[in-house]
Amino acid sequence: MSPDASTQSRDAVIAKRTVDDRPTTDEIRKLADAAGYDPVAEVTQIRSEAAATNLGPGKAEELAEVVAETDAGVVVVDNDLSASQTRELVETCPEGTEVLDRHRLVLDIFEEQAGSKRAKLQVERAQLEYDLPRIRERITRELAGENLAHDEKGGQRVRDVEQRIDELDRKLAELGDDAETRRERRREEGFEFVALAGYTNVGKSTLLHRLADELDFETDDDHEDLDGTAEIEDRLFKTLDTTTRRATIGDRRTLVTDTVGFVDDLPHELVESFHGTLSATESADCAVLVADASDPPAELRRKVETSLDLLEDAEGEVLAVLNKADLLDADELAERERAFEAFSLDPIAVSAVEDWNLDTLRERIADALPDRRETELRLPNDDDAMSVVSWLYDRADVRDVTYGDEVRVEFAAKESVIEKARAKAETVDV
Ligand SMILES: Nc1nc2c(ncn2[C@@H]2O[C@H](COP(=O)(O)OP(=O)(O)OP(=O)(O)O)[C@@H](O)[C@H]2O)c(=O)[nH]1
Ligand SMILES: [Mg+2]
Repeated sequence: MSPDASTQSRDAVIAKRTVDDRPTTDEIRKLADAAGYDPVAEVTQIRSEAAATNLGPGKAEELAEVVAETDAGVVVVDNDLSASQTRELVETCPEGTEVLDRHRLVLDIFEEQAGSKRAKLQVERAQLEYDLPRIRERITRELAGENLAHDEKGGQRVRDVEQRIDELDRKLAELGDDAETRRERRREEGFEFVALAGYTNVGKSTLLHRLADELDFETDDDHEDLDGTAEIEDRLFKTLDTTTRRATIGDRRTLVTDTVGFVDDLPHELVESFHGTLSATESADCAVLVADASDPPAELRRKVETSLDLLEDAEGEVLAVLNKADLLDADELAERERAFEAFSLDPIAVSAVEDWNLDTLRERIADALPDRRETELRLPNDDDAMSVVSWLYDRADVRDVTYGDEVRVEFAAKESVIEKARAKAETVDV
């Protein structure tokens, strides 16, 4: 369990094994930091996975020595460890050492950061899914020692965890997917959705502030689903709930959603349980893939690749944005832009902090939004017609209204709004 922010961070030794590339530890260090650990040393290795401890046996011994020398109570391994590998490493290290793999670390960060009831339930579910095979492994091991009394207890523990998972599923189902229902309602009101997606810490929340703050044309009380804040910090996984704000992009009424950042090797069930972010991104009319221009090109490519994999099912157009352009000179920026060629993307360089080139971004988003059509509607001039006109004012760009024997409304709107308006006009006619 990670210490909370009020307690001092605990010293941790980082361990990482890669098969061929030189192991880099920048990201796992940041993840450890976000979980409240202070990386004091690291042990890395290039080799294939060793069955017993994931790291090779010699490396595991070396790790144990470093843990003893640094007196660190925690080992953070940037690989996914099986239950038995975790146990073997715990046994290799000095007594009382806690061993966490990347998966566990991410769960700990999510646990600490989860704010909403839904997020909390989802994190608990993901943790139990993580624990289950580990509990099973322990029981199997105890059974091998023919400790049958333990098996009784162990079996009960597995059943308890399974029951709790079922219970959490029920609770989550009861909560319903509010976000999806709300999105439907907003769509009917003529809003279009823009999702800001991308790797963690690239500046999505900062960008949301920029796009919404300046253009937030009204705040009304019946929009309790629209939130005013999205916290910004130089920390991985700062945002763990989606935040939606109103913005006008061009002359389009849009809702911009800030989402949970992506990270490599995010455990599958975690992605499942955080499907709120993915469903917001998938159903958006335009998904803005934000990248951090200050990342070295290779890292940038890796992060974009991870993000694109997760945006695979996006229904809307995917626009690439290179944020933090203020940190680079022109040559460096051009090099980063070229990194996107492999993905057939043409990124828009911006600086959310310095408000640079955001108008270009708005234009590109407006172009990416689904087409709107200009049309007209004729209605008998009575009170019902007035209600249709006011309905249209809320949902469409009303260009002209002329009143005579009949009311003629010229407007531009999405196809779905036009269809609805026609249906309303027909009931008025009858
Ligand atoms: N120099 C510079 N820094 C930026 C820019 N945009 C964001 N940042 C900084 O980058 C850090 C992360 O910004 P956030 O907006 O919290 O990033 P995020 O993508 O929402 O991060 P998560 O919610 O953790 O996934 C903060 O320290 C920001 O101040 C930019 O255009 N230029
Ligand atoms: Mg954020």
